[in-house]
Amino acid sequence: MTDDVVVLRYGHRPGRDDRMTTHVGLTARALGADRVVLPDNAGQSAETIRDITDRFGGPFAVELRDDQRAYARRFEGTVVHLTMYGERVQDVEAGVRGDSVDADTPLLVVVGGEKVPFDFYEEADYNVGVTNQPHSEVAGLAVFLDRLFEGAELEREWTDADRVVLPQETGKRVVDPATAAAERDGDDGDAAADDA
Ligand SMILES: C[S@@+](CC[C@H](N)C(=O)[O-])C[C@H]1O[C@@H](n2cnc3c(N)ncnc32)[C@H](O)[C@@H]1O
Repeated sequence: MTDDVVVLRYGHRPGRDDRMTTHVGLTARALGADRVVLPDNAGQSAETIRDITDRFGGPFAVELRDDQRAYARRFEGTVVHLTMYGERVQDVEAGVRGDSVDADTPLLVVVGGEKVPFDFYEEADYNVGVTNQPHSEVAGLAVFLDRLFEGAELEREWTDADRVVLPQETGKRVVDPATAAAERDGDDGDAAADDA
């Protein structure tokens, strides 16, 4: 996996978009991106995403900027703009992967909130639709990243976490990283014993 997948959130209406903007960042983090760039009026969302990263691990960076259009224009790498009007993700995913992750070239993924100016459509290397139906930036981003990484992001290890969720058939278990590691080693030990 490249260490340079950046998600750019275009537009943010404080109050109305707080939850969506936060979820764009959390989804970017959980599904393999390295950084999210938010509009500079989205400080509340940035704080929440940083707090989750501090507790559940990284690395993941959050940046606030007031120059979204210039940032996309000057980005040195491949630029994907997610839009319901774009080419079908299933038709272009291999091309995007070849031009980014597989080529060690940074990738910028732009998602909108409010109306995205036409510049983004023109300047993107790929305008990509996750279905050509209207839905949400969070859903579009999740499917796109999973297609980009071909599911490899689901196996990611997190560093510097305060807490680790242990998957359960039923119920919730959240432990500190040392306990999680000991349990994993214990499981490996049990598996090795079973194999012997
Ligand atoms: C409320 S939607 C606006 C829908 C907009 N008319 C469009 O261009 O997709 C906000 C954002 O969600 C994302 N989005 C919505 N539907 C999408 C789809 N089918 N494929 C990819 N992205 C989508 C786009 O990034 C869009 O800017």
